[in-house]
Amino acid sequence: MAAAGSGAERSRSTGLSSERTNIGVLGGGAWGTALALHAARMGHDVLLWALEPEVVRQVNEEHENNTYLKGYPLPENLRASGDIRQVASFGEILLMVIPTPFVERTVSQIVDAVRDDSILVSCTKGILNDTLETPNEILKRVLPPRLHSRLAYLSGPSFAAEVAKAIPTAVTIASEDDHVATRVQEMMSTPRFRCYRTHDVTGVELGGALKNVLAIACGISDGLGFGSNGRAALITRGLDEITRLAVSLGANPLTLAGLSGVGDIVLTCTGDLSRNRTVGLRLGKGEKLEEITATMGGAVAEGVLTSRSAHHLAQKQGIDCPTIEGIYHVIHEGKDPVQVVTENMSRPLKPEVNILVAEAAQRTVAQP
Ligand SMILES: NC(=O)C1=CN([C@@H]2O[C@H](COP(=O)(O)OP(=O)(O)OC[C@H]3O[C@@H](n4cnc5c(N)ncnc54)[C@H](O)[C@@H]3O)[C@@H](O)[C@H]2O)C=CC1
Ligand SMILES: O=C(CO)COP(=O)(O)O
Repeated sequence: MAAAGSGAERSRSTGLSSERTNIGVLGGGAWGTALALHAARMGHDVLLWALEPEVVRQVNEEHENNTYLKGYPLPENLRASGDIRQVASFGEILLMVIPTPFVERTVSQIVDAVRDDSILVSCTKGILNDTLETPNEILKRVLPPRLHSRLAYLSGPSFAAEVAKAIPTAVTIASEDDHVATRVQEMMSTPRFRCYRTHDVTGVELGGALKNVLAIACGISDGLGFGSNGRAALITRGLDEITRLAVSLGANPLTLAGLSGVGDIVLTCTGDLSRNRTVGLRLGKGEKLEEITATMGGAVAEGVLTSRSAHHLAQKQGIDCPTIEGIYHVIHEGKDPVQVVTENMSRPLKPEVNILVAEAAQRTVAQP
């Protein structure tokens, strides 16, 4: 194992730590591989678990994940294993980068392999269909209470390919325990990957999950040729929907103004690397969802399933979410997207109230 040092090893000039540790990564998809590559470039020893034996072979023999993140050479200190329990017990930090539908099944296999002193960082962005749980809620149900204070969440605007290219990226680390968030922040931050921290797990998770639905909406709008006006309207009103829904579930509204809200919404609603936006673009151009998902090479667009969860959550919470509802009807009930746009634009007229602006104004007035 790499030597565990102390905060004293932090550079005086940058505030960044030079300490190195062992990091396990569960999930050999694009994001798991990019995060593993980032950690390995920092000098951490990294062990990656991939479901597919072929991905394990590619990483160990070809030093590249040709299946999910082609074109990025992987260093020698990033190795892969098919033994999930070996990876779960490998290091001080365990990054969990598993699509939402597989989180429970995957984590159930490692419950008694995780070290008591491990920090488990979920990097998943979604909401489960059956139970409407976020990854945090799934993990707390599956993992023993001794590990609950060791949980953290990484989210924010971060395309895997751009992290693999070491393009400047900023993300949020959320944990109920500030020491845990700080430790992850120190072990993952570089001049090219800046981690901020927060206690608001709910806001960070819901921002990351719900922006995927909005990215599909923006893709559909662009695919229909509705241009910049349509996209800007969706981003602004969609952010308000997402914020109101997240706040009804306990989020701090200001979290949604941060990296894991506005930041990730801007990225995935406008960036062509987004799988969710791409699904929307293709739907808007008239392709069928089945055709689209069949040609994605196993990559997951979480917004497809999350649109169903978000629709049910909005109904359960009694929150009016016309964009989310519209995407649910297009994807799961085959409704014509043009009809959805027309209906949403024809709703009763009302004043523009934006929950983030209202919240900020209230806080300003409350200041002495
Ligand atoms: N790709 C990206 O740029 C980013 C992705 N994310 C999130 O990270 C999570 C993982 O996404 P990616 O790494 O991009 O995956 P991916 O879409 O590149 O690949 C699919 C992943 O699902 C796994 N998988 C398929 N069936 C499985 C099963 N039965 N059990 C366990 N795993 C199974 C595959 O092994 C593979 O790791 C998602 O929640 C995604 O929203 C978050 C930030 C950036
Ligand atoms: O969450 C992401 C970037 O922050 C990746 O988005 P997509 O899953 O839409 O590619």
